[in-house]
Amino acid sequence: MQLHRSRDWCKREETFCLSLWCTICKYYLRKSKNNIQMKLQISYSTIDIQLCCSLCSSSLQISKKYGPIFTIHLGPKKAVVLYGYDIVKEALIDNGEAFSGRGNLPLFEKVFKGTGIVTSNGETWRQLRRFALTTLRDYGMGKKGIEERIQEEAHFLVERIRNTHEKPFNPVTFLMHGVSNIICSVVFGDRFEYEDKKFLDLIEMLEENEKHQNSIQTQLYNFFPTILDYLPGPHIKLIKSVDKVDAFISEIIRAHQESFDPSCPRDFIDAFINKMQQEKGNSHFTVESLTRTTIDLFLAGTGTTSTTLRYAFLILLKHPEVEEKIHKEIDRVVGRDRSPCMADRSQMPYTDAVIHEIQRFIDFIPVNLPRAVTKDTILRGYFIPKDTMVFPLLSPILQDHKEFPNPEKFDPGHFLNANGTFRKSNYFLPFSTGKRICAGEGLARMEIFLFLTTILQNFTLKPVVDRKDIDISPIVTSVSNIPPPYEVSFIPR
Ligand code: HEM
Repeated sequence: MQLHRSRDWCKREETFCLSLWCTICKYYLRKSKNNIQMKLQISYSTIDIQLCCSLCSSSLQISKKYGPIFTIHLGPKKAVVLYGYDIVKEALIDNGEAFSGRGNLPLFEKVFKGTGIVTSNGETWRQLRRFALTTLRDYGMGKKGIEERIQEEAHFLVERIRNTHEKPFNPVTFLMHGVSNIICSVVFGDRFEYEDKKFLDLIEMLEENEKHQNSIQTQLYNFFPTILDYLPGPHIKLIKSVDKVDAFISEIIRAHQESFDPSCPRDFIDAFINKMQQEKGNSHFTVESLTRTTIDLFLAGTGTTSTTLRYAFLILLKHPEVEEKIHKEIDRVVGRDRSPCMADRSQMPYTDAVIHEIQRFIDFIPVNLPRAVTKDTILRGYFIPKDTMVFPLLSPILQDHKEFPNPEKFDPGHFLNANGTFRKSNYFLPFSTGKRICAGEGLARMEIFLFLTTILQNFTLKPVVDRKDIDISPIVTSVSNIPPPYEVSFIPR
């Protein structure tokens, strides 16, 4: 095919725009308090750090000037940004195969090492993703088995919360333990007791990671890895702590190999070992890819869902009227004598709308994970060379003001029809879309619904500060929006 090189993508670019990482901008903005551009002389290139805004809001300005597709520079690399629902759909769905590559940022490469599902490409990614989706389904994801497991874990969590005897606490650890135990059951075959020393160490590492992700050095690592590799700081701690997760998981895999019985696979790891043995010559199924895939599922499956739940409780603290309506719906549909189950969701349009609105409002992964084009591609007449990194932004879709009037406001009405029934929106894309759509979407949605409703069936949330002082605006880390730290008391109902 003749490529339209005349309308070259380079014409729609912002030179050395480093504004991709919202925190950098916010950090300097906080310091400067002015909408100015600051020139930083870093190594070989002069970089404009646009202080006026974060990626998503600066993208709004860039997209007004250049349209929904434009190029930015990440240090020495070029990347294409897709802004808005139509162009993201056109790329990720209509041209799904071409946009199914994963663009690898230096930090990602360091953390995920390219051989699991999240960061691999080509045949390795295809085979590992297909295997993981089928096996996770076989071991319960999307089936009754995992629903019961989540209900059971939610019950353990409720008992643990009850034991706080209404004292306020930061729910971060409790929620991480609960959510992490679900992926542990599926992948390792068992949950951990909340007091288990190894488990506690592991979760502490994940909590630490969240703090390290938030550092300016970690953000800059994606632009200048070779320099930052030599400098101490939180970015090095983050990389080292993932090595510890690696050691923890490698030990579990070794134990599985020793006790492996092909006639009775217990979990995801056993199924993978089975596959390795059946297909000895298949280079995609190795001990290394097993370790990396397990780490991917563990990391991708813990922080994401537990942070969403933590954010949910903060939003409900700010909006007691919403919590009250959920309580009423739980009482009407579920009552107090049994646990909520997935079949209840269709009878609970208000709760369903609140959960959708929470995910829309928090906009957890605003810039999405980077994609890459797997071949020379033309989109809207613009040429994108093979392997170019692409950011199909999620934020402009979740914050689209036509689809969601007043998108900056938390309003469950965004997902409700006038008659109170649930309103479905194609713009609800917190898990992205297309061939690399989140592999854990079904599991995450089940966890969020069951943990949230089970906890609210049993407790009313009580803030420790005046509700008007509760700030629900996010802290922006290198990849995600997280809630500011807070404490809450759970009052038994
Ligand atoms: C609220 C919870 C979650 C959110 C918001 C979320 C969001 C995302 C997003 C935006 C992506 C990038 C998709 C793309 O490249 O277009 C992704 C990828 C991924 N997620 Fe999730 N996720 C969540 C929970 C989970 C869970 C529970 C698991 C584990 C079972 C999981 C496993 C993965 C994996 C393996 C990928 C990589 C997929 C690939 O590259 O093919 N996620 N997720």
